[in-house]
Amino acid sequence: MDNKIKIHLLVNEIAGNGNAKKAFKKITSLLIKENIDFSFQKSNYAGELINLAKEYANRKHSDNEVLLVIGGDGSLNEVLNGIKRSTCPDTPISYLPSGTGNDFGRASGLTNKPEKLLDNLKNNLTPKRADCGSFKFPGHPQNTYYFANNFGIGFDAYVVQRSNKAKLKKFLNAIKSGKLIYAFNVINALKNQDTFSVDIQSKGKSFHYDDAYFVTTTNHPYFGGGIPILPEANIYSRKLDTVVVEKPNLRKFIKLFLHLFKDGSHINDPQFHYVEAEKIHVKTQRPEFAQVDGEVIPKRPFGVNFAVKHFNLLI
Ligand SMILES: Nc1ncnc2c1ncn2[C@@H]1O[C@H](COP(=O)(O)OP(=O)(O)OP(=O)(O)O)[C@@H](O)[C@H]1O
Repeated sequence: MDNKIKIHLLVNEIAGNGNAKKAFKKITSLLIKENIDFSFQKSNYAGELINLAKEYANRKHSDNEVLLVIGGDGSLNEVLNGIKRSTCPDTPISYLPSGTGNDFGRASGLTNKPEKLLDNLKNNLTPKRADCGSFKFPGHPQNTYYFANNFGIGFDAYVVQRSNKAKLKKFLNAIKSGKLIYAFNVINALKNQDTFSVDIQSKGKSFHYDDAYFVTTTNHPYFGGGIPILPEANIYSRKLDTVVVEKPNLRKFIKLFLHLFKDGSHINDPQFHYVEAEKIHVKTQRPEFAQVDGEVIPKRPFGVNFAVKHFNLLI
């Protein structure tokens, strides 16, 4: 199959503070060098990759054609949504993680090296059936949305919301310290994020928590750019996990964090809860921010029906 593949690149050049742009340059020069047929489309505005991916999947393709996404988790999310809403929702996705957080790349063990990715594609175009999350809002059952990583309400969404809008972000990105903004905002969230009540229904059981700090429904272990919130989760489990953490005090927060990075034993803490299932319903009463694959949904009370779905991933 060597040299016979054809690649269509979907690129978000602003992802990863310039990483995606560099990765695009690198891969196109390799493709030219190796005489591999390729075409590309760049994202001109937030959300455009949904349409570009949908249009790609709606067209007919031969088996040797590959759709390759270059960007971060947000870009992958857009492409996933475009593909799943197309007339050919099984169109395989190849992905070169080149964003800031890259949680899906981390969770799936994908390479971020263009040379390695090209070698993989030249040798094997058999996709793996990976999980993704889907969600619907009751009252709007006709609209289904998808996520590759997670849907979080509370603490993680607060951090993402603050980080995405902070003026400081531009400056810190410019001095290549973009991750510092997350550290600042974690401390900020600890001070300002209140607890809220959450109800979860799954597998015929109901759970109620009065003092949730965050509730995150996840497809794999990571959120927030590498925080292994649920080490046992994986993208081939055919299940989603909803994690609820009740508000710890600062001492407890630090202890939980240390356990989280040391051996994953934070999951045994009495303030840490999770349910694993194919379908999970999450309901909150108070307006809270949510984040889906790192993109913010404005504050509102949420009632969300989650279900595990699948997509074809080229590894
Ligand atoms: N031309 C564009 N101008 C402005 N924003 C864009 C453009 N194209 C895409 N976007 C938006 O860029 C945002 C960030 O992209 P992405 O999430 O891929 O990168 P990242 O945030 O650096 O990485 P990660 O999510 O892995 O941390 C997404 O919300 C996407 O909708």
